[in-house]
Amino acid sequence: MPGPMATAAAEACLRKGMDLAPFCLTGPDIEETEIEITDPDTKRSQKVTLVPSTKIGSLVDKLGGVEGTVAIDYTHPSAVNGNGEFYVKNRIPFVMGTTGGDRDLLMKTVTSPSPHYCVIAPNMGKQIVAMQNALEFLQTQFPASFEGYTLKITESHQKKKADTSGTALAVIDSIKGMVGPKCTFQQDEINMLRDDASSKDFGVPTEYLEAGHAFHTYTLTSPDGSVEFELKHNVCGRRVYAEGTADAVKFLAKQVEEKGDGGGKVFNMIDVLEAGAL
Ligand SMILES: NC(=O)C1=CN([C@@H]2O[C@H](COP(=O)(O)OP(=O)(O)OC[C@H]3O[C@@H](n4cnc5c(N)ncnc54)[C@H](OP(=O)(O)O)[C@@H]3O)[C@@H](O)[C@H]2O)C=CC1
Ligand SMILES: O=C(O)C1=N[C@H](C(=O)O)C[C@H](O)C1
Repeated sequence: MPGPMATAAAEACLRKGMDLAPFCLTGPDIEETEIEITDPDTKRSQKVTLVPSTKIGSLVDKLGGVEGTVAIDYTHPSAVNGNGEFYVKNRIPFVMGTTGGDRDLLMKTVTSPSPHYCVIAPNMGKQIVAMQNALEFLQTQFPASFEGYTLKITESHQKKKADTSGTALAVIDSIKGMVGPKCTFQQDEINMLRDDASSKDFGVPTEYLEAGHAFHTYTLTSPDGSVEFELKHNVCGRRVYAEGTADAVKFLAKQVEEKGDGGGKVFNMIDVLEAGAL
């Protein structure tokens, strides 16, 4: 906090009746200060003290233990792996919305030597998660049904975004399964738009150029060019992810409560959707 996504998630938690922990992490260069989070809908508000990420070790003592706490991580790709290790070491269940970092290492951290309670997903928006589930189904049921097709992807985000869209990377994995083993598409072929002029030309409304947007278009074209498929999901603002995040927190807290602190499990948002918790 007070990053835009972390703040939106905190507001959604207040809106859905949860309480915020009195301390949270902030970027390394910020002084320890108190801020107030207010949900614009319910006007429920709570004060939270920001602790710089350089003092992450002090957080558990400040919280007076971590029982009943679920961490929400919307930080920076460079913080993903260190934060993941911190939550595991301190037995804090967490919802990781932050994209980027070393994802294989993150999965190793949360699974070995034993699974840790967490939800990890590059996109928490219910409808996008449902779309991802449908694509998973297609690639499993009809592998290589788009054999020979060429894939093109353009994604546009606010220019402050540090990494390639984590959603696009996840969706590509499913689409590649539909194209089959001959698909040669590489991550560096994603057309990333991170400047206002290009984003505007791509259809992003002016007020969301800096304020936050996520426009994605995936195009599959047949070898002779006679058939074209286009998949598009365009989001303005961050509310859709914040709502899903708060639902994921509730889902995870319930898992911990029902199955006990001694266990652990790594979930994604499709698990949350399938459980009817979104
Ligand atoms: N899963 C999902 O549904 C979604 C995921 N995201 C992802 O969430 C992440 C955050 O998005 P957004 O809020 O837009 O990003 P911003 O970069 O705008 O904000 C990130 C915030 O995290 C702070 N920060 C940086 N490093 C650390 C650290 N080590 N520990 C704690 N806080 C830190 C920053 O502080 P400072 O500015 O001082 O450095 C800033 O306040 C991105 O990876 C984005 O891709 C976004 C939307 C939806
Ligand atoms: O940084 C963002 O804004 C977003 N990040 C996520 C991603 O990288 O996929 C989700 C969405 O695209 C918004």
